[in-house]
Amino acid sequence: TGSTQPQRMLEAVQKNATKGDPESVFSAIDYYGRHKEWAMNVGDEKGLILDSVLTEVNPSIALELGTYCGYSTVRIARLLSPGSKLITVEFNPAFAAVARQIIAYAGVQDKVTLVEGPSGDLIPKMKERFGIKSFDFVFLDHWKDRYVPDTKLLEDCGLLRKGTVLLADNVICPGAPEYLKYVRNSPRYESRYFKSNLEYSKVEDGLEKSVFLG
Ligand SMILES: O=C(CSCCNC(=O)c1cc(-c2ccc(F)cc2)cc(O)c1O)c1ccc(O)c(O)c1
Ligand SMILES: [Mg+2]
Repeated sequence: TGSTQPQRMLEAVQKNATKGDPESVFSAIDYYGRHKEWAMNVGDEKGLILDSVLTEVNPSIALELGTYCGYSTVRIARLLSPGSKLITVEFNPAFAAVARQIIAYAGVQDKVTLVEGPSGDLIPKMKERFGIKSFDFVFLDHWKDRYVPDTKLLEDCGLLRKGTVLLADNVICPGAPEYLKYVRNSPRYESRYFKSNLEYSKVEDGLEKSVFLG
């Protein structure tokens, strides 16, 4: 009955997933996105790449730009070590409202801080608001034309340190050509492309992993 896609997704989670079981929550969303209604979650295929990069980094403090319904928020939070935190930024209040409920249903709310607002305004406030020195890991999955300005903002605000890993979704589809140029041509990043497919689709997409060199 939910009138918006996020609400219908939440219903699918409440109907098909087990409360407190993060894996069942993102699996229910994947089933919905693949068999009911395409949805812009990072998805199961690119999700495995996200899992492996995240496990390798094992961040104490992670940032996600673009929460949407919280699919990748739950995927990331479930892999965080005790005491580690994920801050996720969402511009759209309707998306944020559903994401909060999906994050709580998965039982990962103690690891996650969801902040509503434009990333460009929130990034400069991260240090003072959350007492952050720098991020260990950043997942970019918001407006594709915000990837470059927000990466530059993270640099300028001193929120990246030697070894911080940036992982960007959709660098092929819808595409973030300026971002690829930026991280691949900059001497301050070591970049690598992980070829995959657009969520629930045969169209090529991929993730770009870029290590900040300081
Ligand atoms: O959508 C937004 C911006 S945030 C989501 C960014 N993510 C994407 O746009 C995104 C898009 C695609 C994709 C879409 C169509 C295709 F044909 C192919 C691919 C895939 C992804 O994995 C993505 O992450 C927003 C809408 C309304 C608001 O009112 C607001 O505030 C925000
Ligand atoms: Mg995406």
